[in-house]
Amino acid sequence: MLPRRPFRDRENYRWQSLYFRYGAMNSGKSTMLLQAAYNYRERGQMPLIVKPGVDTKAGTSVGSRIGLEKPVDVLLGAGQSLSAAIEKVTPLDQVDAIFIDEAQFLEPAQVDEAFTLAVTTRIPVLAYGLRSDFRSRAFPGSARLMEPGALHRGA
Ligand SMILES: Nc1ncnc2c1ncn2[C@@H]1O[C@H](COP(=O)(O)OP(=O)(O)O)[C@@H](O)[C@H]1O
Ligand SMILES: Cc1cn([C@H]2C[C@H](O)[C@@H](COP(=O)(O)O)O2)c(=O)[nH]c1=O
Repeated sequence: MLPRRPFRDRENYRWQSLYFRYGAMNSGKSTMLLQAAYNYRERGQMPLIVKPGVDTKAGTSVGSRIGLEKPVDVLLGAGQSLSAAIEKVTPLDQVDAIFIDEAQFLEPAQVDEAFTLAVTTRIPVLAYGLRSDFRSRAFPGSARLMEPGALHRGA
């Protein structure tokens, strides 16, 4: 039995999942993430923006090359638990969606946790990232994101 989420319209969502939007560098992933997070905020909902700390693009912000930039809420460290890192900044039951940029840098275990988090809390987790590196080899996090469980779509 899934834990009940006693706020807003979450009771109407029967399930949620981990979504992976992938695309090449410069294809607009960060822009799309910032647009989608803005749409949540505009409706009075609370999106949370997460980025693996190992990424260097835009420092502690999510940055789009067209100039949009927003500081992340959670900078996820190596080996860190996603839910523990989120709970440090805000209670999970206040969060309406979790956006993860540069998701290729997630560790496979963090991807698994993101999936479990989406299913058990019914908070949608939307991950944006590259599928493979400059040698056409899948990043370990992206490989895990492409395996059954997450729902994926090219950006
Ligand atoms: N909605 C959009 N429509 C058209 N072009 C876009 C859109 N969003 C982003 N772009 C283009 O995508 C490019 C890179 O955006 P960015 O978000 O930094 O990409 P990524 O995160 O995939 O590297 C920019 O050159 C920008 O012009
Ligand atoms: C191809 C490739 C990229 N990276 C790094 C460079 C940037 O910090 C991110 C990609 O950011 P974007 O938002 O998709 O532009 O990934 C890397 O470390 N290794 C690579 O092979």
